Amino acid sequence: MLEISGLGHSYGAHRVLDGIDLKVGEGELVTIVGPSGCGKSTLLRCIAGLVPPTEGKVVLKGTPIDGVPDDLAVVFQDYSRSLLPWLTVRDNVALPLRRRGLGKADRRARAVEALSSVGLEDAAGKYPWQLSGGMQQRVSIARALAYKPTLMLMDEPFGSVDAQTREDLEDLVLQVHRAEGMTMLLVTHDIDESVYLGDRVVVLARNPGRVRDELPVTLPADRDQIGTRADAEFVRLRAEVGRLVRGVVKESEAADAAGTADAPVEEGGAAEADASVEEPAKK
Ligand SMILES: Nc1ncnc2c1ncn2[C@@H]1O[C@H](COP(=O)(O)OP(=O)(O)OP(=O)(O)O)[C@@H](O)[C@H]1O
Repeated sequence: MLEISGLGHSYGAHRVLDGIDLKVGEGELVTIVGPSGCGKSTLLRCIAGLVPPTEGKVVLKGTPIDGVPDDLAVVFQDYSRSLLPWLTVRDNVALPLRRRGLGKADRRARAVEALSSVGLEDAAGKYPWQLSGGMQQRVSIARALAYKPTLMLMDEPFGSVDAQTREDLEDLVLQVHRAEGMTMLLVTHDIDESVYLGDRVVVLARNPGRVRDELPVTLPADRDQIGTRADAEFVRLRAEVGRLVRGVVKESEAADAAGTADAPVEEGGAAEADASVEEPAKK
């Protein structure tokens, strides 16, 4: 479905991504996690055709991406800038459907259906600024759903909402993913979230950004905020992802490098590790 090969990107002389190879299968929900500044958003923008990669290629359903593909929807962190304040919620959701060549009645019907799937059918006639932040992000998700994209990209979609709303939205994404079987790629800086949502977690390293490791998430598809997070497999995975994100070389790698079976070694020193994980939500 999505195949990224040898992808590299530089902003001028600043090398941000290097040699990224990644495949996403039909119906998969893949999460991408990594320290701040490792190039997660840049990678997503390259996939969305918003930023042309300096090297390598992105192929979606057999077609190389060289501009924004028709069949893609993106949910950004900053919902307040992605919804148009002068349009009602329903019209915000319906607007991109013009690209699908649908008539007005069909666009409205699809918008109402998508709003109802995110629990916002009663807000259809309101304006975005009359809704809470969490509700506005639901509208953004509904807009992506209504579009019925081949691939849904999400860039830190819950980075600007409170903790309770974040959990509700995470569950909404899981529910939609299961119900629609939609292929999704979600970028987050949150280690727990990457495991909770993912069928597979891709961990990026930085300077330059590259794939450090990929971990299959062997948790049952049915997840819930309390039970899943207490599951021993969840605890093991979050610790593993946490070690990778913090730049701690896995014991096996450390042993390989040192020729011994010593304790894990930190890459770049503790200062770098701390800075990368403690940094707040972003941008
Ligand atoms: N348009 C741009 N022009 C120049 N440099 C950029 C641009 N966008 C991002 N960068 C730089 O590229 C690097 C990677 O940024 P990016 O936003 O992709 O990382 P990230 O992993 O998403 O970071 P964070 O988690 O903090 O949002 C950073 O050093 C950033 O300053």
